[in-house]
Amino acid sequence: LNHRGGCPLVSVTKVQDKCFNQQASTMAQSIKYLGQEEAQHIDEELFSEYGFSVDQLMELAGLSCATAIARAYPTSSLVKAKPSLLVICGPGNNGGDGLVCARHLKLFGYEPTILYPKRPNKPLFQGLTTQCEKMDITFLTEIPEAMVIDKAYNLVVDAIFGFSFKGAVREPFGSILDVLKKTTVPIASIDIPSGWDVEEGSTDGLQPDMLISLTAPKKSASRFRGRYHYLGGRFVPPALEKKYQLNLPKYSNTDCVYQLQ
Ligand SMILES: NC(=O)C1=CN([C@@H]2O[C@H](COP(=O)(O)OP(=O)(O)OC[C@H]3O[C@@H](n4cnc5c(N)ncnc54)[C@H](OP(=O)(O)O)[C@@H]3O)[C@@H](O)[C@H]2O)[C@@H](O)CC1
Ligand SMILES: [K+]
Repeated sequence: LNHRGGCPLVSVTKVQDKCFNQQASTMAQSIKYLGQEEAQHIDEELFSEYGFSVDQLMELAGLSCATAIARAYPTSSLVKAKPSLLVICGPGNNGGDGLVCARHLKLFGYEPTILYPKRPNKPLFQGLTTQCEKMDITFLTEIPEAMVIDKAYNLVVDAIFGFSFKGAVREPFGSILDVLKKTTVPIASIDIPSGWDVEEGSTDGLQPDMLISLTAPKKSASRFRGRYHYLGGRFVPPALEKKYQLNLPKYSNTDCVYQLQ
């Protein structure tokens, strides 16, 4: 062992390599997992201090979700004849990310269908809905039965609730989540598996196959047991990253997503 009791002295280069790899893996592990309030503060600061608008960040967030989904589930790997996906959008910004994600997935060659049961009366969401309609994306009026979902779609994109979710799930989302719990088709959750406590997770909730954390993972992400965990939302200014000690991984080249798992 060297004088610090660290790496065994095999050769100088090997030791340096090993020490570097250990450091690199420690750094990769130390990405910060955010609490609910901290995630909300960062969000507010991006708008108030850094001058971003919601639609700007939502576009980047939704694009990164579509990119991550296309990487994990390329159209060539899908089991159904059509590259069909069901995107379920909630009443807040997580739902907005879902609408943007659906539009990009359509451009990437998928056939998304959207369920958007509670639509805010705001120009941003009305615009995103129109954009999807104009791209011939079908909107459902109610959640199909679990068996129908399993038969018709390759994947469900869960854009129901994000980091502002609190308390017991209210309708119509309780019934929607009950149906999703009965499906066997993979679920890709945007930012948080919907219905999970943002920090504590859930023992009897959704068990998504994929999680796309935006900006930085939230504390509940440590309970994620699915196959794919991606980070998206590559828009954090370095000063903000430093202030909150996010310790984000280095995105490669022009990538808008980073595979954490
Ligand atoms: N900076 C970033 O990282 C960026 C983040 N972005 C995205 O924004 C997301 C956060 O968005 P958000 O703040 O609008 O909240 P979100 O989680 O979508 O839900 C709020 C809605 O849910 C509802 N609701 C709550 N609890 C409920 C319950 N128990 N049962 C039923 N309903 C309930 C609540 O209803 P209300 O209480 O108003 O009745 C409200 O309408 C974040 O996760 C990420 O995806 C990007 O777009 C841009 C950059
Ligand atoms: K979600």
